Amino acid sequence: MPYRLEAVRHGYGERTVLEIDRLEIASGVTALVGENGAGKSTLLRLLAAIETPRRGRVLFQGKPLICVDRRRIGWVMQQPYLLRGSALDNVMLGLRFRRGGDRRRRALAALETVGFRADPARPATMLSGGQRQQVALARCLVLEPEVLLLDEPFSHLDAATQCWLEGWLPAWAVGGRAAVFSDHAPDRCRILARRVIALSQGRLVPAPFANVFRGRCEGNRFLTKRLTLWLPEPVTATHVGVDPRDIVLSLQPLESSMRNRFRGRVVALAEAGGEVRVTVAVSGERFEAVVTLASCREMGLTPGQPVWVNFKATALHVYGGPSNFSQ
Ligand SMILES: Nc1ncnc2c1ncn2[C@@H]1O[C@H](COP(=O)(O)OP(=O)(O)OP(=O)(O)O)[C@@H](O)[C@H]1O
Repeated sequence: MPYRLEAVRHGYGERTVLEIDRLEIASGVTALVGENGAGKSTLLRLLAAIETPRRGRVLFQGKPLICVDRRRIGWVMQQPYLLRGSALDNVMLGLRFRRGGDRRRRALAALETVGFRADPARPATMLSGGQRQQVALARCLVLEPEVLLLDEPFSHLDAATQCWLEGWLPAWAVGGRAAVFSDHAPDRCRILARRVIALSQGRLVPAPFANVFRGRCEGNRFLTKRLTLWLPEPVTATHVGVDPRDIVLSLQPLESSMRNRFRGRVVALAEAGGEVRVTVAVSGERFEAVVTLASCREMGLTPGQPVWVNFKATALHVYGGPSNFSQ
């Protein structure tokens, strides 16, 4: 288990921008999603030990992060800072304290690994945003880290390099290595990552990012702007979520005890690994359900088709009770 966060609070000035009671990040690929300002970069900076939380602890393999050799953790910022000199100089820089006379060869190999196609002698100031990210990634990789922390690594890449990174990242994060990346594309996160961590306003929100609704409670009802969802009992919450696998789709209203039933229309279908993710529009909200390929075919689901979304009140996860969280 590379990371464990306990009762972490972090902020800037008077503001608390991150409030995480407990979070474990395993090896493999983990994705961080959330709106602009949700706290993704802040969390990555804490994991990279660039910043120390104001309260709480960040443990790396069971030890306080502060005691860990930072070279074990590779960190690529959203807008990487490169030093003057060439692309190659920047990658070699990380190796300046390493033994062995093959620094140049290793740096060139790292640039090749990340698909850097420009001249390695090109000055860093003349590189595009995507090339700068490639150089920053190569600068990390050359140090052979155990963990890679990537802040929106796809944002400046062209389609071919995005494709390369999508293939490379899960292949790299094996054998106990961990990669954590932030992104604004939930589909890519779900495809690449073993686990998607969703943040909203600095707090963890339901992990099945697909069906997270914001709203308010009235007794055992949760009111979004457009829908009323039934909860098993009265609670206080600012968000609710339902796992796509807890949703049952049907072509007709079901004779069942499931309290949440909505008529909608299929808007998208995406097949992956023998399953189909079905997106259903309901009164201006969207639900995502996962069905087997066989039942998708059996129901003959196609875009535009009317369909019923059904789930139990107990399938709703509630988040965000009363808090002194500062805005
Ligand atoms: N150095 C800083 N000083 C003051 N406030 C900061 C600083 N860094 C981040 N913040 C604030 O902390 C909050 C979380 O910011 P953060 O950059 O972590 O969000 P994010 O989820 O990465 O956003 P984005 O998707 O836009 O990159 C925001 O409200 C931001 O304004």
